[in-house]
Amino acid sequence: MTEPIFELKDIVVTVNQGTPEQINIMDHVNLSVFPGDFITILGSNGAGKSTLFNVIGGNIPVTEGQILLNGRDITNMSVERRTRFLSRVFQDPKMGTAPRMTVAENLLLSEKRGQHRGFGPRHLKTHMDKFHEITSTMNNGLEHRLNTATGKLSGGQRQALSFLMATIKRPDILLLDEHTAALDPQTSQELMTATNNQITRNHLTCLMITHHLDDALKYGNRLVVLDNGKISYDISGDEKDNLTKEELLSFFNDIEE
Ligand SMILES: Nc1ncnc2c1ncn2[C@@H]1O[C@H](COP(=O)(O)OP(=O)(O)OP(=O)(O)O)[C@@H](O)[C@H]1O
Repeated sequence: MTEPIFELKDIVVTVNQGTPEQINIMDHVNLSVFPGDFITILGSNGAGKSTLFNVIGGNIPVTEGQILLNGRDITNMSVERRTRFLSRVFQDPKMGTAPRMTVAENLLLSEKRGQHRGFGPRHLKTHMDKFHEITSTMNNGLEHRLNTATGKLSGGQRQALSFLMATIKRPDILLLDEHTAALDPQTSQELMTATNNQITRNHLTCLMITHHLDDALKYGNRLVVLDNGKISYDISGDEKDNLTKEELLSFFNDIEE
C-alpha cells in the first residue's frame, strides 16, 4: 500500500491559553496526504482553513499532535526549512512575486532558491527557453512578458506567475490558498483550468482552499470539509466523483445546524 507523503496526527491548536477565551481552533485533526492527491478544501468562514495551512506551513505552532513528512517528524521544523518541500500560493496577487523584477528574474529566483550562485544575466539567458516554455502552458500571454516588470502584469498573469514560481522546483506539497479568489470570474476559471492541467500533468500533490463549490467538485481526487476546527468530511475516488452539488450543500446544512 502507498505510504502517505504527509500526515497530521491528532493536531490541536489552542489559542488564548489560560484565559476565559481559551479555544481549540484546530481540534484533533487527522489527515493523511498521499502522493498525487489533489485535495480541495471547503469550509465556512472561520472553519479553520487558514489555520490548517498555517499548521502545515509551520506559521503557527501546534499545541498537541505530530506532523510527519515521509514518516519523519517535522512538528517543530521552522517555516524556512519547510520551504524546501512546501510551496504556497496566496490569494493576493501582490504576494509571492517581487514587483520591480521581471517575470524571468522572478522565475530565476525560484529556480535557484536555496542556492547562492547563478543569478547573473548570463544565467538568465540560459534559462529563457525553459521560462518561455513553462509560461506558455498558462495560456494567458505570460510567455510574451518575460522581460516585463511583474508589477505591470494583470492580476491573472501575476497569479499564474506565482503558481509557476511555487511549482518550478516541484514541491512535495503545494498549498493553494484561494489563489484565484481575487480575480474576475473568467480569469479565475482560466487560471483554475491551467492550474488543474499542471497539477495532473506533473502529478503534483496539492491541497487547495476554495470557496467555490463547483471548483471543489470539479477538481481534485479528494474533498475535505472543515467545520469548527475539525474535519467533518473527507471523501475521495468514486465517492467524490459521484458527489452532486446538492449533496455537497447538504454537508453545509449539516454543519450549520
Ligand atoms: N491567533 C488567533 N487567536 C484567536 N483566534 C484565532 C486566531 N487565529 C484564528 N483564530 C480563530 O480561529 C478560527 C479559524 O480561523 P481561520 O482563519 O483558520 O478560518 P478560515 O476557515 O480560514 O476562515 P475564512 O474563510 O474566513 O478565511 C476563527 O474563529 C478565527 O477567529
